[in-house]
Amino acid sequence: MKGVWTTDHVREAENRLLARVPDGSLMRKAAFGLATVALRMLDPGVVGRRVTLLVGAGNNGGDALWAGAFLRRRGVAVTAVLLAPDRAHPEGLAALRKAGGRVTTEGHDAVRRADLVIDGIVGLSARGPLRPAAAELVELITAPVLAVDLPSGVEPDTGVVNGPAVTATATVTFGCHKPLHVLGEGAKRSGEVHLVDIGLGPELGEPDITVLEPADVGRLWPVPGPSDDKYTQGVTGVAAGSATYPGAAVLAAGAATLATSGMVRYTGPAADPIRARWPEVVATGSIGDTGRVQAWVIGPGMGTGPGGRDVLTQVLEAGVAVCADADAITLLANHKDLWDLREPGTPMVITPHDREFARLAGEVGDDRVAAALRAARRHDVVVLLKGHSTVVAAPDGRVLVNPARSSWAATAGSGDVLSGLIGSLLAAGLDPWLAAGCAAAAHELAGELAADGAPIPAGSLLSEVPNAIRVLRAAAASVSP
Ligand SMILES: NC(=O)C1=CN([C@@H]2O[C@H](COP(=O)(O)OP(=O)(O)OC[C@H]3O[C@@H](n4cnc5c(N)ncnc54)[C@H](OP(=O)(O)O)[C@@H]3O)[C@@H](O)[C@H]2O)[C@@H](O)CC1
Ligand SMILES: [K+]
Repeated sequence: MKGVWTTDHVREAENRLLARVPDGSLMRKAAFGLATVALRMLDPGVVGRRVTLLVGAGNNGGDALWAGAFLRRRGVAVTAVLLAPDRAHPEGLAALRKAGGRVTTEGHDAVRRADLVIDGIVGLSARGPLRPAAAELVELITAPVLAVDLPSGVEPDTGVVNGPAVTATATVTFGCHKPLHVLGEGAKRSGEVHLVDIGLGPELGEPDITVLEPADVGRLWPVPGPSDDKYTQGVTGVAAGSATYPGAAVLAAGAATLATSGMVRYTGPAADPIRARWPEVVATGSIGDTGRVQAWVIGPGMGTGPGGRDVLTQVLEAGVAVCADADAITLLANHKDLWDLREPGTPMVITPHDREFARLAGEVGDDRVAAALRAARRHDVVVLLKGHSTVVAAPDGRVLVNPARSSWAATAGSGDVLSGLIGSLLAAGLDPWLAAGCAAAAHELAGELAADGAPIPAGSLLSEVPNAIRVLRAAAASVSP
């Protein structure tokens, strides 16, 4: 698992570390790591290549200046463009000058002619988008960009971009990952993120955000053992679909069928198409006839009328784990009394997109992590907030982010597949926060595998679920044979 820490916590940890290490040593360590990645990006042949440093008013610029000094010693032609000449980091500036670097306040030519631009405009103290002078220079960049700690102009704790900002080819960050590296636009703008160890580890407490690695998901994914049968992996119930939207039920039930070797039961008006596509699903017309299940998936294509409300009532009263999606979320938003039907402590995951979230817990806003946590605490449920980066928040404060590598999964019916995956992991007994996180990871990977460079329907994503699980399990096997 990869940890991510907010800027407040990074700063606290840095202050503790700074108190017991020699002055300037952290910055030099950081800058050396930065220079190492820059050299790799310049390869082959670094002597005489042109690196332009964009240097802001603080320590982020200091990192860039020190890295420039290291690069200069390797024969790189380094020019520092000072955006705040009176406040440029004095020791870094002296080191660069001593190593023979050029320093200027007029950066247009240096930016245009660069083989690599290092963005040291602003780091952890960043607030808001790039200011005009920096934005004008960044507009001119055609070379690859290496960002120091973060691409300037991106909000460090939310990944939001509200104006001009750097788009990096790669980012070198120090001590730990920060929220923007895994969230939304920030994750896209960071490029490949390299982590440089500056000794911060022992000072960092519990991470604010967790990112599951493929190997974690593969290790957690339930597979049958020698003593398992169709019941021991859990029975998933699917209450979904309608005469208008039978496909949603077929997709959700299909996902539950493919995700684990547990049994799947279905109730609702789409029994015929489900039987035709998934003969292994036991399909019945009503909840009362369904038999015992360990977890319900409810909502996809179900409708928000009285019929849907009745089914949701019965599901919530059943006292088992629930994954509520789509119309079930709208019903919960429209009929607050439904929440009271839940037995306290029963695992529950809700999977809203932004509009569904707004009905339930107000506008999402810029801080998606804070929004998901707010809803999780308010309703005592695990909230999986859909988006380019999926955020999963638990009422106890745990937050997990699944940073998307692509957008292939953004297609009609894709959410139905996700809810089926979550339901089957809940039925298998996984912690609901992990169930949602593992499902999000497998879902995204299945989309990527299915797309292979071209748009896909949700049915193709669904067909790749077994391959995605294989890839994830192989990742787990490769780290712990
Ligand atoms: N601490 C450590 O141990 C280590 C720290 N390290 C490094 O330090 C970095 C943090 O440095 P930092 O705190 O000095 O501030 P930094 O991010 O450079 O900002 C400077 C000033 O910029 C301004 N500004 C704000 N927003 C802006 C915008 N949108 N566009 C333009 N300017 C903007 C604002 O000043 P203002 O102009 O508002 O007065 C702000 O005060 C961290 O990211 C890492 O790289 C590493 O060396 C490892 C060891
Ligand atoms: K930066």
